[in-house]
Amino acid sequence: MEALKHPDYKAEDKKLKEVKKWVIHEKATVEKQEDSLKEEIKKIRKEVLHLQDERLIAKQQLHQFAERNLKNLKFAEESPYFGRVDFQEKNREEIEKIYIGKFGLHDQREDMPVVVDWRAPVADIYYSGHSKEVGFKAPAGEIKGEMHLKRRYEIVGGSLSAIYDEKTSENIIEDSLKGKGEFLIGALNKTTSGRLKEIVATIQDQQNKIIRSDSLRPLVVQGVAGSGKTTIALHRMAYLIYNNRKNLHTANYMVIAPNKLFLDYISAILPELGVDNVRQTTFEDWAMGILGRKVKLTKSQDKLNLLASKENIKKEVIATASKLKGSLLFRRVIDTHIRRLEAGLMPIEGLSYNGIPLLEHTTIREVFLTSNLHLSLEERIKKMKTYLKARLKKDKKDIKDQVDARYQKKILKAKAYKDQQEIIRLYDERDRIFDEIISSIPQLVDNYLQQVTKFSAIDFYKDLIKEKDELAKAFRDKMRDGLFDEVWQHIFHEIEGGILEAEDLTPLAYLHIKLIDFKERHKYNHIVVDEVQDFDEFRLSLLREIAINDSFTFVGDISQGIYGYRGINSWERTMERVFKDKNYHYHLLTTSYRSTIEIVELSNKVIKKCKGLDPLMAEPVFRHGEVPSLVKVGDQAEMAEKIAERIEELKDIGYATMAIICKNLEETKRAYGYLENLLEDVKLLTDDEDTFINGIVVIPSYLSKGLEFDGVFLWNVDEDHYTDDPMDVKLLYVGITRALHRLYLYYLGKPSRLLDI
Ligand SMILES: Nc1ncnc2c1ncn2[C@@H]1O[C@H](COP(=O)(O)OP(=O)(O)OP(=O)(O)O)[C@@H](O)[C@H]1O
Repeated sequence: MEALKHPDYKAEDKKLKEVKKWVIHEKATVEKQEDSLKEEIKKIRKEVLHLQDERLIAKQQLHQFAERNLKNLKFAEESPYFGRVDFQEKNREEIEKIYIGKFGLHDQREDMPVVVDWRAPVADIYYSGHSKEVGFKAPAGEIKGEMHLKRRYEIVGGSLSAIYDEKTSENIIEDSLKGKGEFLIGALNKTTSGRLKEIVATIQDQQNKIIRSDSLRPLVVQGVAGSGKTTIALHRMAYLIYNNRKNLHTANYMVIAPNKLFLDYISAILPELGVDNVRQTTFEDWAMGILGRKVKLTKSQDKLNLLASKENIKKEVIATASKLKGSLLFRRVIDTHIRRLEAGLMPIEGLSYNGIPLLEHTTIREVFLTSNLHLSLEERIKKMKTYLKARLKKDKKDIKDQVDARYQKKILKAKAYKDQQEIIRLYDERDRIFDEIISSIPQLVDNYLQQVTKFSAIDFYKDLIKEKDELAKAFRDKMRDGLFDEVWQHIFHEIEGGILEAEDLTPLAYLHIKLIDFKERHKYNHIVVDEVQDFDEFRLSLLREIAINDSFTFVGDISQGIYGYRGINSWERTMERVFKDKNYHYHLLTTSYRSTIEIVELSNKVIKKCKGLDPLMAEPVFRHGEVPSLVKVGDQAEMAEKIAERIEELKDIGYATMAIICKNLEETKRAYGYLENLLEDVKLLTDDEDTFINGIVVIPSYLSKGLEFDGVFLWNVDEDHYTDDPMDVKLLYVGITRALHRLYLYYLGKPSRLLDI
């Protein structure tokens, strides 16, 4: 309701003014602190010799903290909070009025919270409290009590513009359709700014549960398009970091997203939520980071375009080769090979000095095969070096015995001949040899281990692929007759020809970790993976190697799994196989917050036609719009003209972001060719793009995944482009579900049967 009309307006306005006054005062204090810290840092810099100076680092950290604090206070000046709950703890008299905002504000002098951070334990009741009886988990245990009021605010430019209460009767507080709906629909009706945004004020109950789930086991979210998966995953990251903030300097966090364009599209959320220093990357870039070099890959999109084309007769071979490389069985084959390499790695001779045995081969081998198994082979060899040097030094007595034994016969013989001179010479020689051995232990060990063959991940991988029989043993009977030979030929020729594809990166990164180098610093406290339905099982199992406590948030939608040749078809099966014996959280999100009822209904009808998929139907939030229009045109030039006209109309009513979505890259380029002459500000978005561009874009369907636009124009949805092939159905589904408010579909000849509804 409009704020002025609310019965508590005066009190709320007074409260807001008080909080703002506090914020302004606090801001001035922090500004001063920040200035003086800057000066101090300057001064220390002149005095110290290196940048690692402890005093300098401490001041820099304080300065960073002040800067962040200042940023939050600036935000709070405009909008310090968005909600309030009145909470009475069990067996207590007083009712606390708790104001909840994007950033917690704390009065240090009074030691009192001014505004509670949305991630704080008590804020849980704001999101999930539906009845009067509420509770939340605090570090000291569960706290129970009664909620007397739940209120939401719209504060624009520092003034109250609307207040929504969720109190419907004296005893029951529920999300009455109106209270919650109005506030949420208000948020959803806005046109998009072109980037994904934070939603702390309108997080819904189930989304809240996901965000606050414990992080000690993997969490999977299967959600329909537009259900907030990406948004929630990033809020969960912010939540976990906030609750682990004491360890911020040692903790590592990572977000893995499908491509650079998408990363750019989501890049603002975490900093908006006050979280910096989270690594946001693609799987490919992360894997190349592990390998320590850039690897030239063929693009997955090329393969997708190839598989989407009708002509290619090698489709089955290409798809099966990818499946093979992404399977856990392939990982097992690799493991067997690593074990074989490991078993024969230590030299077959023991350690000796001019024929004097110092340590037996069997002992060395046993130690090597049983210690430091969590490290890579190369690191284990380094450890072996240290171990052998220490052990030989410790075994001085045994070495002495060996040397003595070697000289004993000779000395006895000299004694029998009473050859005094020879006896002395032998004793001298014996002692000298012993001293020589002891002083040359480091060199001896170095030389000994120098015999160990050097290996590289890529050479190992190439050798492995050559082992046709080995691979056949594992895979032949899993394929139709004759297919394995074709698949192997294909893989072998690609590798020999130096062609690597995305699916090769997993085995290569895995091999690098197992063979060469795996430092603890590569480990992460939490990893978010978006669009995880396109990951294969080997890739997921590889990520397990780098996640502490299997702390993952996996979000995806099987209905959008367009890389069907490698992706996930059943969460249950994949989780059971990759995370054997490990419990995991599973959540299903079916509400689409993105699109109008009419658009969601169309998308449901389309995805229902996907053979072999049992998709969940999306439920729209109560928000009507125009019915999507299906428009017939005479040729592509006319299609472009009609789209351009419509775009101008939509611009006039305030829609800012629009996309012309085409089925594949080739078509996207063609459509752009027509449109660039008709629209001044249209941009082409292809796989090579790193930066998401706002405004009007022409983009292939696979690349539009995860993005959203006020208006969407689907280019050429005729019966040839979108057949009943599952990949076509999914691509059409992806295209339709990108639209927030308006959707237009154009075709030549006959429309796709998928739209026959
Ligand atoms: N609780 C919410 N309040 C307001 N907006 C929301 C809420 N949840 C989701 N949204 C909005 O819905 C839209 C879709 O969110 P998001 O992109 O995270 O969904 P998704 O499930 O990842 O979609 P896709 O499967 O298409 O990638 C975004 O505009 C987001 O801001």
